[in-house]
Formats: sequence, C-alpha cells, structure tokens
Amino acid sequence: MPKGKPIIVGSRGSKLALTQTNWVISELKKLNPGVEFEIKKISTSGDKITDVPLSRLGGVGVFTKELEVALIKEKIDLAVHSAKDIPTEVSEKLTLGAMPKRVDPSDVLISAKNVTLERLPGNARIGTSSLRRKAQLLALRPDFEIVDLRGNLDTRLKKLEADDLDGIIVAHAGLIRIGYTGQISEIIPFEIMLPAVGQGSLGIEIRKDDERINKILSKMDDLHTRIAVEAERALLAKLQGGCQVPIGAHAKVLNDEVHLEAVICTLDGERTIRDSHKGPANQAAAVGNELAQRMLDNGGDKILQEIRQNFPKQMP
Ligand SMILES: NCc1[nH]cc(CCC(=O)O)c1CC(=O)O
Repeated sequence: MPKGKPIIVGSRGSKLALTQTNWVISELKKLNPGVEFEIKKISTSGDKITDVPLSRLGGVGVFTKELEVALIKEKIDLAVHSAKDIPTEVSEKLTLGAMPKRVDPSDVLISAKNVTLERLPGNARIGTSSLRRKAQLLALRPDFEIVDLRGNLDTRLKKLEADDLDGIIVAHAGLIRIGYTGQISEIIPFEIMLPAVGQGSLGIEIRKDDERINKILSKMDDLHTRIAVEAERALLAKLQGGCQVPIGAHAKVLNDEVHLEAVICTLDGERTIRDSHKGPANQAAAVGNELAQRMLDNGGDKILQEIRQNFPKQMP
C-alpha cells in the first residue's frame, strides 16, 4: 500500500537536536512501517547567538520559533523540540502531537575531580548560564563562583577543562541522549535542584489540522509524561516565567494523581519559595495553576517583580 509522500521533519542542527530527531524518526518508523521521513535542518536564533547568556537573549521561543514558522508555511510537517524550550503558549495553528516517554529530568554535576556538590572546595568555580541552576546552587553553596557557560553540550563539556572550572551543571537527559553519561559526578537530587519545566521530555509539534501526521504520531504519546509536563507548564504559564526567571518544577503521576513540586528563587539564591501540590491526574493544568497562585501569594510575586526589574528590556 502506498503510504504517501515522505514526512519532512524539522530539526535544529546541534548534535543533541539531531540525535533526538533521529531517535523520534526511528521510533515512528517502527510504529508506522513503510512511512518515509526526511530531515530538514533549521537554525534558530538561539543557535545563531551563542555569546550572550540565554537569560539576556530575551524573547520567547528562541530555539523554536523558526521551526514553528516552517511548520505553518508547510515547509516541514513536524518539529522535534526539547519540551523545556517550547514557550508555554504555542501558535493556535499548531499543537503538540506527541510527547514521548520522558527520560530522567534531573540536572547533573560533572566535576573536574569527580566529587559531589557538597564536597567541592570552597569558592569552587561552576559553569552554567541558567539562572535557575545558578540560584539553586547559590542557595546550597553561597561560596560558589558561577561562571557563564553557553553553547551546545559538546562545547560546554570542553569548557570544563579549557576554562579551568571545578564543575559544570547540565541536564541528565541531554547526556543520556548523546550517550555521555560516563562523566557524571552526581545526579543532583530534587531537594537541592528542581529541573526546568519540561526537562527530559520532547515535544513533537505539528499542524493542528494535519490528520495524517496526527495519526502517525498518536502511538508515540506517553500519557504520564504529557500529564506531568502539562502540570509544570501550567505552573510556568501562571508565573509567566521563561529563561529570565529562576523557576524549577517537577511533576510525576502516581496512582492517578499528579504530584507537582516547584521553586522560585531570587537570583542570588538567598530567598527561595518552595512548595508542592497534588490533584487528580486529569486536572493537571489546575494543579499547576493552583500551586503557582499559592506561591505567588506567599512571596513569589514579589521575587518575580524584583527580577523583572533587572530585565527591563525583555519583560513588559
Ligand atoms: N538548555 C538547552 C537544553 N535544552 C534541552 C536540553 C537537554 C535536556 C532536555 O531534553 O530537557 C538542554 C541541555 C541542558 O540543559 O543541559
């Protein structure tokens, strides 16, 4: 039976992005024998500007926008994103057709001397350009010197040596996907560091009205992942956070309930608001919303306002 024309898959060109895209394609081929796929590489503004901290880049969707435009213009049929890069509001013409099963959402430490965070020497130099990682590190160890570290995973791993750092923090998921888990010194527990919303999961974006692709993707959707990420994204939307604010969150589904934990920190890690909430798994968005509202009321609003004053250009 003819299966129609090849499906054009949009992907960023980084090693991690292409690995994720190739993995999605191989899974889809298993689920849909005979369907052909072609990769079209698309560079995003986040790929082009690598010398500015993400938190200063401003705007939303710096790693997704060009792919979304290509989807809407029908230059590609699906786009594979890291869920944490997808803005909380997606175009009304597009939808997340599938969220494959999440891999470990934790952050990890790779340290030069292979020690854990707690055993790093005083004033250790740690590389990360994420405000969320920086704030939670300083909350644990105010003595750390946080050094800005951008670029793709390969570049960041090289900078550990080249920039004479004591350690770097990256997402476990990225390392799992490119097969670099051998260098991990510590999988940082959630009590110390909550991950970025969506970290560890992929979002496959498609045109809402594209029934053929919708059907091809449907078997790849993992319901627990979708529910957990929905709770996290609802929280983030309510807090109106992006890369400019240190917000961490993690949700999981247990016995038909979604359990959500979240943190809002000041940039220096001196004040943190941490809270958790749970509710029926089929009301994930409400769970996220309710937790966000409670955190805003308990001082989160004040912290977020202070932070926005530091980033006047990006945040209205
Ligand atoms: N910030 C960039 C980014 N976007 C997605 C991942 C990989 C982790 C994931 O898939 O959630 C990474 C690397 C990192 O944060 O170290």
